[in-house]
Amino acid sequence: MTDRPKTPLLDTVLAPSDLKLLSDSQLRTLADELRQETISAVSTTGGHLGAGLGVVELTVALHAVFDTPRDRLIWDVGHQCYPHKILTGRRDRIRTLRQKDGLSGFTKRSESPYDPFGAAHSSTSISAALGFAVARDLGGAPDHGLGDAIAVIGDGSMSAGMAFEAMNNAGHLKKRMIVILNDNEMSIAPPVGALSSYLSRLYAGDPFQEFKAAAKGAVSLLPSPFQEGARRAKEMLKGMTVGGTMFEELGFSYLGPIDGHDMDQLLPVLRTVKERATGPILIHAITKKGKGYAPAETAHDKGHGVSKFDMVTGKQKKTPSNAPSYTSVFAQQLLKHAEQDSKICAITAAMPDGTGLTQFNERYPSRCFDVGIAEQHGVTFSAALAAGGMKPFCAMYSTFLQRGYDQVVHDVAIQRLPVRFAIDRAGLVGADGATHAGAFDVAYLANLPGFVVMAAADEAELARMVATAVAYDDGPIAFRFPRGEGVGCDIPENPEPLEIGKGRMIREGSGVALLSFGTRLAEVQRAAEQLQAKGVNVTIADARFAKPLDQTLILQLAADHDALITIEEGAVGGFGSHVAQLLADEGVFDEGLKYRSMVLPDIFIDQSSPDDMYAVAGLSADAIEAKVMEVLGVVPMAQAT
Ligand SMILES: Cc1ncc(C[n+]2csc(CCOP(=O)(O)OP(=O)(O)O)c2C)c(N)n1
Ligand SMILES: CC(=O)[C@@H](O)[C@H](O)COP(=O)(O)O
Ligand SMILES: [Mg+2]
Repeated sequence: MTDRPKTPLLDTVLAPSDLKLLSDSQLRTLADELRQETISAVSTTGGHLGAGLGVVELTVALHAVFDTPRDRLIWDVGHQCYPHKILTGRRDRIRTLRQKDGLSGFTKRSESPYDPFGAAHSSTSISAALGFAVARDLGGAPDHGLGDAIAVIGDGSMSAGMAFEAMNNAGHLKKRMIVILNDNEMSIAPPVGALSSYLSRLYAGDPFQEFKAAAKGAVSLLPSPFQEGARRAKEMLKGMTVGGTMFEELGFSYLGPIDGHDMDQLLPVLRTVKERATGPILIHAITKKGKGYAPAETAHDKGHGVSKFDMVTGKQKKTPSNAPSYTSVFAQQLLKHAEQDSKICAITAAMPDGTGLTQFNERYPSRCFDVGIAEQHGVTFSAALAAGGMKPFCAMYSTFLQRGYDQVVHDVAIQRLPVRFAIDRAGLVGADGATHAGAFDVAYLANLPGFVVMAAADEAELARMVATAVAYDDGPIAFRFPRGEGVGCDIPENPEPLEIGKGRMIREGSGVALLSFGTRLAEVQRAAEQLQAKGVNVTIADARFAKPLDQTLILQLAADHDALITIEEGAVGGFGSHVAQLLADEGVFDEGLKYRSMVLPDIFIDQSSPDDMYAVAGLSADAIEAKVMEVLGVVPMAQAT
């Protein structure tokens, strides 16, 4: 049990309106306490630590100056919102973060009126703020009030196309709205790209003391070389226009850069903006990810995502494992192939660690591309790499690939280009909850003509699927695998490519055939053992391919059994739907086959452990066993009595 920090001032804050009663110096103290409370809470839950620590002062200042929830405060991604949750009436539940029935790790409309717009995927906040600003000016729903719209967006998230689409529109509409660019020179990994270099140039030198003096009205106290700069900063605060930055070219007033940890700058700047802003304004705040907690500040990822940890040492409590993660199996296999094949290249959209490509980047920097938070661009870029004769492995989380869907259709599938999609975090992911569930990729890929879609049942199968993707050059191919560890099976030294569209039999039984697609296979096998103990001997097959289907295998299973049940870690419209279509087309249903398709239910499942989420989804071994019994017409004991 971690000792809770002493937080006398924070204890008096029940709602952001209480901040209005505090002096500026008390607000500074409050920020210190809020930081300690955030560290303490995350030490017991794990989660996104560094981003929240970097916006503690900003959070206090925004709630102190603006009138939330009437003023709409929109956190981009939402992974930095824990201090905001603590200040907005959720402190009593903050140690339930990211757990079953607990607080979400992101902003969520259903959780609080202080979360006007939910998030978890990046770069949506400026569009949302603009929407609120326009709704306000058009009269909107009565509960929209007449408040301000404020987006807080990180430098990493600012690199995405969506942010620029929104700024382009906002600069044109000229509505009063506030964007705070929280620039900590970090994404999850160090940010890459020209925008990042541009932002750094905006604060080359040491502008902070000039701004600070201007904010305090103490320009004359500065050494003379700095007085001119400070006068400019003062003008900025007064008139809110200076020329020259890209943001101004897009129609925003630009204020900054300011030190985002210095209340003496934050408070006067925000107060001035609140009083005087007319059109769109961007405040450039420089912050430190992980600020105020040494283990986070010094970590390579600045404490972006952590497990539970010891508050004193910062040492994280990781559960030991005997099996490698699917991500590491993918990464190792790809590296091995890349040694032999110089055409192989790898693409990540700001997730080099998460997708396992860090080592690939170290070994083959000229063939590895971190495109920033730019999934759309990443997909089209991969398409052209393929058209140009390379073998691109576009490694993305299932949930983030959603953002590049038109590019998958228009640039990859229609042109039948051999992009290899390595789809990580397939299925339910646990603590990140519904926003990060990899639920839809099978449905949205397998309906595209010419796509090959595979799901690995274990890590050896994943290794074979990487080999298959390397060898396959006839069009787009995707393989999906989940977050977390494999089953601990042996991985062959030289995994053989699979025959396209060929599944495999796992166990021969009779009566009912279970046809699994992906890593539910382990649960299917568990269910089969439970059934065996009850005298029911089912058949199991691993489909491997949702497209092209192994028609021979499926029709044989249908012919040899009274019932066929498909199981997958995806939403309706995926593997099971394709099997149903085949069976219908072949007239198999007319012959009386009992068919069931076990898919994710038609709900968004909130965060919990993956096992628990799959139980909620009705995809556990017990649920599979129950489905078999239902198909066989065996009434469970409890119901029979
Ligand atoms: C569309 C999308 N792609 C990728 C991610 C994964 N992701 C979450 S936070 C993050 C980094 C964001 O960097 P920044 O906006 O600078 O915030 P910071 O963490 O530095 O505070 C990334 C890449 C995401 N949430 N959404
Ligand atoms: C906020 C966000 O989108 C990422 O930080 C995500 O939480 C990472 O997930 P993994 O832990 O599965 O890499
Ligand atoms: Mg950042």
